[in-house]
Amino acid sequence: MASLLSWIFSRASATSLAVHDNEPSILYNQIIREGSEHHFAGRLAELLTNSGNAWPPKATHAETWPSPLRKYNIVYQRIAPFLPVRESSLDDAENRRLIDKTRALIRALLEEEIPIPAVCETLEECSRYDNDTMPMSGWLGFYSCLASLRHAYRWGVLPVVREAQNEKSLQFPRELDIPWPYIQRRVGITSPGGSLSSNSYYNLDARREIVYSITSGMGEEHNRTELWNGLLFVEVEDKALPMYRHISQAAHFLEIEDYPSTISTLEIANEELKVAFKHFYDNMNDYNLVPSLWLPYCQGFQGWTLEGINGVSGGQNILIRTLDSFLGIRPWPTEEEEALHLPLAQRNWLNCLRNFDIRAVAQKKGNEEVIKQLDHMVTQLRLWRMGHMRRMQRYQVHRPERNKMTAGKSLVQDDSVQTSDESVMVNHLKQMLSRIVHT
Ligand code: HEM
Repeated sequence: MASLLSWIFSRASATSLAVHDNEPSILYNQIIREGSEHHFAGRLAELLTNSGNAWPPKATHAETWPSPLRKYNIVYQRIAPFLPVRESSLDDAENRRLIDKTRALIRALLEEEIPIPAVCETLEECSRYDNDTMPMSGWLGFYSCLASLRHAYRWGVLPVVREAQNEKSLQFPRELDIPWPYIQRRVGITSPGGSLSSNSYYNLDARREIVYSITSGMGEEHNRTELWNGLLFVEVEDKALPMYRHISQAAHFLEIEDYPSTISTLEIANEELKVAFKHFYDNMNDYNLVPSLWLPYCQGFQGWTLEGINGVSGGQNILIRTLDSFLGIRPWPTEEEEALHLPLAQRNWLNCLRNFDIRAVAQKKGNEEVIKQLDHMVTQLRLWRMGHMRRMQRYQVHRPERNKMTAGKSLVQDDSVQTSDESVMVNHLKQMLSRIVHT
């Protein structure tokens, strides 16, 4: 296994950043066409239609929003250069001044730019069920913009500092509060903060460049690390889509007891999964993601830690949740937990896989070859989790200006507790790994 992992990690390659045009792909059209054939295909097709008619999701930004909403984009682009600093201060009073200054700037720009009555009127109109003033892709981009503004207000300065981490609650400007419930309803999430979807999937334009950057003016290495922090999640979804189609077909074939088709489809899905994982291994490297910069300049901003609510975690990505759901790797998050960060269409897809529980069905039907194919997929997932855990340890650098925090678990600990960021995260990931080892 050690040699397999070292082979995996030695393979660093540059990925071409192609322009992703607006033409739906052949695969997209196939999935939409097949949507009426069975319920698994139906949920997959809905995932795509609710993700900007694409997968990975395709958000569109200011140019597709009604004009009052475009002002939010202007505000973000104006505040972005004020967020990151090269050197963090270790002085709490100095950091408080900095946070308050950024928040005052954001409030002033919002007051200057945002026409509240027009925004309310527009959001009401766009929310009517028969209204197509703003396409779904526009809603996704707007969600990304508002989430970025809310996270910017929440932290005030990057790298994030303990002075902001210590806040337990925070009042947001009304310009940032008013649109939020409209977004929550339209997208189907409940968190007051962002998610992997808003901050990564929906934060790239058609050229796959970051729209709401948090490393403005910091230089090439910071920018590249920020880009890959989102791009890697998106590109593995590019590779995973063919597999989603095949696992949905395999579930259907097993349901109707067509064993030869179940087996051959799972074989293909296993090959496709290899391709997606290889892309992850090839690109999670120190060039794309500089270890000393990831935690201070990318991860911190993704946290939330207000009123006990978690921020963004890699765990909110769809590939791994799809595999956990398809393969019955428990415990699954509660509906309430998952609704915080996962848009409704993503949850519906996962839940239809969970409800079927293919490994339990295969066991009951006793088809050895189906079980073997599914076990092979479990092994691939287990190896990936080990590889990811090993790789991510390089990113757990110590930062004196902040408390220990995993963005996803919002685990901000008291300084008197003698655990490092690293051990907190590694313990958490070991728990995740033990789930899968013991299934
Ligand atoms: C971009 C580079 C990445 C870095 C530096 C990174 C780092 C981390 C860290 C530190 C954690 C633990 C903290 C937490 O839960 O918030 C984590 C969790 C996780 N990450 Fe990543 N990650 C990266 C990319 C990815 C990608 C592309 C995927 C999916 C294909 C992924 C999937 C996960 C999952 C599923 C978890 C939750 C633990 C688990 O289920 O095993 N990560 N990641």
